[in-house]
Amino acid sequence: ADTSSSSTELQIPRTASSPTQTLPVASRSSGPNIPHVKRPTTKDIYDDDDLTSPRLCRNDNKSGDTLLRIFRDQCPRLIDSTSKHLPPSYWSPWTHPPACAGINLTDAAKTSKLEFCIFTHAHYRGGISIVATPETASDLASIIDKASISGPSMPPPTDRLPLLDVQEVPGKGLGVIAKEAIPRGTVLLRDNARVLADVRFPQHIRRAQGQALLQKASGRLPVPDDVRGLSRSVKAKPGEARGLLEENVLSTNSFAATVDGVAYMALFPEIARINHACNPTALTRFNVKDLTQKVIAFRDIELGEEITISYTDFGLTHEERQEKLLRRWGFSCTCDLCSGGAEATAASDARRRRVTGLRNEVVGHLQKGKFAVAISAYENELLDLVRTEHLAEHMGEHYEVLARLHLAAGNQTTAGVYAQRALDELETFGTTDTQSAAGSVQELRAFVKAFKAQEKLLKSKTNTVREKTAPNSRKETANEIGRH
Ligand SMILES: C[S@@+](CC[C@H](N)C(=O)[O-])C[C@H]1O[C@@H](n2cnc3c(N)ncnc32)[C@H](O)[C@@H]1O
Repeated sequence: ADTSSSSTELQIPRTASSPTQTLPVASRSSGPNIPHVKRPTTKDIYDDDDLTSPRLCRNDNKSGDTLLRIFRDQCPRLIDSTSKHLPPSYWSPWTHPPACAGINLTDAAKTSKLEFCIFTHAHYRGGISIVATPETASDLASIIDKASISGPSMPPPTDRLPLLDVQEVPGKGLGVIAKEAIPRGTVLLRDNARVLADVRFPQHIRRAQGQALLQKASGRLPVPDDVRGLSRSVKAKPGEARGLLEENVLSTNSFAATVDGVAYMALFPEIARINHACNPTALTRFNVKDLTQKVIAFRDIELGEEITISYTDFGLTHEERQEKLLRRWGFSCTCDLCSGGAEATAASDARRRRVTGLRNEVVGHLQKGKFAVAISAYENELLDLVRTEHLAEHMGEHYEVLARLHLAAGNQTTAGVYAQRALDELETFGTTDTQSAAGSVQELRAFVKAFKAQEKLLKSKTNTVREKTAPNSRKETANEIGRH
């Protein structure tokens, strides 16, 4: 620990909670999964300085209010089953009339209709079909409008994978392989959501209706095979329900994505070729501003190595992972970690259990105010285990916690170094929309800026002191030289 004094100037301001409560939980992967719902802030949708952008347009055009209608250019209309006979300009920006299925909801006071419709934008970055309620589709239309104006269009598929090849991988079907050595932090691939389906729709409409909607969703895309081609059965079998193929594709290939607090299953056709590994080489990041997802290498990848991501939460034991992968995605994992033999699996599980124990120990030390002991356990054991077992997508959250701990212990210089490292990681890899410690980039930036300013001040003070003492020392030197 360093010995510089603590000052109130350099506080990381997010401490309604004490450092004990800011210990990180294992990062969640955004692999194919049913999402965890978290309501994002406005910032998740638009930049801070951009709050004038159209959003929260829900229900406005139902009211017939003149004032609200003036804003319709900015606020997309609420489009539902009643809109399909209206002229196409009414559905804009969607390129097809809505196709809907719904149920009546009755409570003591009234009966209302809950509808899910297909909204397709055939020209948006390779095309996108959305299964959503009219209200949430209105928010998505705003995002698409805005991204269409500002964002680049998608490059043709052949240019999208300059670093990667899709090949057969023994025991896993197709997989994605590195065509050259790729350094950590490289964006390997950016893909556009072709289907975005509200996770609530299967519970609220009949299965056959849902399948019909999904079939329409892929059929309306410029290249329906972007979705259908992901099916391992290739064609629907005779007698199979219409849309069963799309339903299967979605359930085994989609990713969790949250937009404006609504959880969706998102299908990215190219990213869907990436297999799972319990010790993966890459991670995914969904961008709520344009509905794209990128894949980032989180360690150096060798030529010929497979690009893998984790479909499960980090930190699970071998048995827990196998059980989850089989139940949720229907396969037994054959990744290197799972096929490394009983001894290697047991050693890995023991390290994972030790991490849970160590976390509790660290919290216990902090509760007793023993910062130095907590920091030592964290730095000397926990960090190594997290790295060895890949228990976090990247180390940003851990460095951030260490910055806070060192700050609380009065080690400002070390806190500054960890804050800078956390910032580097977070800026390279970002955070998932479900991460509890997310949203700290700005806070870290402010802290690092203040820390650097203080370091600079200290340096200039030290230089001034040196300069003041310099003439004497020069004299001494001159005298010394003169004596010889
Ligand atoms: C999202 S797809 C990945 C691409 C797929 N391999 C393909 O050919 O299109 C998920 C499917 O790939 C296979 N898979 C992915 N990771 C695997 C692994 N670690 N072990 C075995 N099979 C795996 C399983 O069949 C799984 O249902």
